[in-house]
Amino acid sequence: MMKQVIIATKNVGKAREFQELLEKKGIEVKSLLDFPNCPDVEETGSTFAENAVLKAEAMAHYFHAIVIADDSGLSIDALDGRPGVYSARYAGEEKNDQKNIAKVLEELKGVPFEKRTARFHCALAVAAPGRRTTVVEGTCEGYITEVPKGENGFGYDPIFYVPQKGKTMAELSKEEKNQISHRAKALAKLEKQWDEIINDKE
Ligand SMILES: O=c1[nH]c(=O)c2ncn([C@@H]3O[C@H](COP(=O)(O)OP(=O)(O)OP(=O)(O)O)[C@@H](O)[C@H]3O)c2[nH]1
Ligand SMILES: [Mg+2]
Repeated sequence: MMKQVIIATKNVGKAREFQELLEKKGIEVKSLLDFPNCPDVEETGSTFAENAVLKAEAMAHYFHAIVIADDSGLSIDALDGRPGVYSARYAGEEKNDQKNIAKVLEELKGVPFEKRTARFHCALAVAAPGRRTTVVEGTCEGYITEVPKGENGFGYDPIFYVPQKGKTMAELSKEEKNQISHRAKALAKLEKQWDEIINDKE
């Protein structure tokens, strides 16, 4: 039987990346998109780690299973770290990627390239009933471009320039993004817990 993991996310882009990252290990990824009736968890924390823990623990309780939650976002230095934990709903509750990008670009108008430094953060929390929750984090450094470029990825990827690749995140193939992304780096830190995570079922 194929090993399975539940990722506590309703974000299609994230769910897809976890699928790509974990299928190499022969693990089947389920996300909350596979469980349309599951409750929504309010992200009331002030850090990525706090929100990841909130989501992971709520869903571990709901499913009685080991669950991984991802809380992530973009921090822009010239905007004092915004959008930060509000990345998904920066331009409003409807979580519209285009509107979020437009808002960021508007706020950065006139800021020269060298001052447009930013980083993606990803906090992953692993929770299960009776288990002490663990958190790992990963980051990816870059610059915010003046215009969107590229069709791949999701969220702010079209305006996030990755200097080491000479391209925006949305111009990278999924394999390239998965080599350098905040999410991939955080996931790599779960390596030691991996056997426990996939074996703790039924
Ligand atoms: O260009 C991007 N490339 C990425 O790799 C990435 N990772 C996160 N983000 C942004 O940060 C929000 C997360 O907020 P978030 O962690 O609360 O997730 P979410 O609300 O979308 O879904 P859920 O997991 O909470 O169900 C997302 O919506 C995106 O705007 C990214 N943008
Ligand atoms: Mg969210």
